[in-house]
Amino acid sequence: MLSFISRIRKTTNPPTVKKTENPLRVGLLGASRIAPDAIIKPARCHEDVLVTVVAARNKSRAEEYAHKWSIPKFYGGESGYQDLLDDAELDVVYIGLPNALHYEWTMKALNAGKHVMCDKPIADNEEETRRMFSLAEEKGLVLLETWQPQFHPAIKKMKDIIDEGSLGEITKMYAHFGLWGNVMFKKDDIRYDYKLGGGALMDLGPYPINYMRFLSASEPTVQSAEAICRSENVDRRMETELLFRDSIPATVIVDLSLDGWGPFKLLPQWVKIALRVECEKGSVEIWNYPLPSLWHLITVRTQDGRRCVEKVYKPTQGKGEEWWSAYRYQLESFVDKLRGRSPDAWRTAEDSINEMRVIDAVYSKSGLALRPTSSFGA
Ligand SMILES: NC(=O)C1=CN([C@@H]2O[C@H](COP(=O)(O)OP(=O)(O)OC[C@H]3O[C@@H](n4cnc5c(N)ncnc54)[C@H](OP(=O)(O)O)[C@@H]3O)[C@@H](O)[C@H]2O)C=CC1
Ligand SMILES: O=C1OC[C@@H](O)[C@H](O)[C@H]1O
Repeated sequence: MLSFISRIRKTTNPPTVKKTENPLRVGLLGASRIAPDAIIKPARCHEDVLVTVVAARNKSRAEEYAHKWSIPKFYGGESGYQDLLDDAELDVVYIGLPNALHYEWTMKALNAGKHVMCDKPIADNEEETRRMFSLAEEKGLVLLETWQPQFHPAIKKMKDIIDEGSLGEITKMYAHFGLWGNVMFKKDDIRYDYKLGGGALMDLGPYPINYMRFLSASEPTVQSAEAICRSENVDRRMETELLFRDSIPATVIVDLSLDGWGPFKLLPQWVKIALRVECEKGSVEIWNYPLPSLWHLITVRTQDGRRCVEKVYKPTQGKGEEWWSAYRYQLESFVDKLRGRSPDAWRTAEDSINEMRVIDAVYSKSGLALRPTSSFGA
């Protein structure tokens, strides 16, 4: 228990390390809720990265955020985001904006000659995603969709267990990601706004869909999709049946606001964060697949009734520490890529494009509109 607490404390509050002579300078677009976990804290404990500037639409909010997170410079007001892109000192821009703004600000950042880390889902739809990667390639810049579980050793462990072969071929997959959105998010949260790229599938869907695509090394077709909407075209819950390799059925349920249960449905359900892969001779299940670096359990069951539980916070090969968050692993790979080293894990353009293709297809199948393509050109 004590080692668990000390690991979590270091994961969520990592040490500040001495920097190299010329570290990569990162700027944040938006004083977002996710940036502290996704980039500010990981940068603290990476010797080759410094977060030097933040931009927010409101200048005093930018100043407050910069002060809170010890960021030396800030831009604010109407031109704040563009001022950040024009900052000649910056090498990298981290984009933690609403999904519908990812396209516009990634395109502008790439046009300004900056490498980009853009949070998941990378865009509103496949078409935007293709354009973003094509510009990155044209400019010779690195664009990464920051979907952090891809970089954590737990997902690699699951893949190794499946690929090793003793469980046989995958026969079925199941994943549920359900949250208490009513207490976690305000009524006007970006997740509930169609024009901002909201919806449960947009927000939570990348987790189960990317795991399944990665673990099965294949792309699915969408068999059925049923949405429960919060407002027009904004899914609060989406349940979809996918088919991988023409033969592996998979159920994905994402829910921003789990129903209660018991008398008058007043009791909260426990959050849903399990993903299961069934194989010919057993199964592998991971509990807490969205945030494996906080705590996870990988349970392997075999036909003969044996059960084995694994936890992997540090890889046996490659870089990492027990206390590294998935975001910290992600930053390590991003820096390796920029510095011309070979990263331990990577998320390719093709990966991001294919993910968005699945999300588009699920929306179409459910009868909801695709998230709108940005009116910003190129
Ligand atoms: N990888 C992960 O683990 C996670 C990823 N995410 C992703 O990160 C992104 C941001 O999520 P989150 O941090 O929760 O979002 P926030 O609610 O914190 O919003 C992010 C920023 O969006 C900016 N913004 C710009 N235009 C608008 C607008 N019209 N309405 C509202 N906000 C606007 C605000 O910037 P300003 O400060 O300039 O006002 C705000 O700081 C999303 O893409 C989400 O999917 C979110 C959570 C976890
Ligand atoms: O990416 C995410 O992961 C955690 C969730 O709480 C959040 O809504 C989502 O944006």
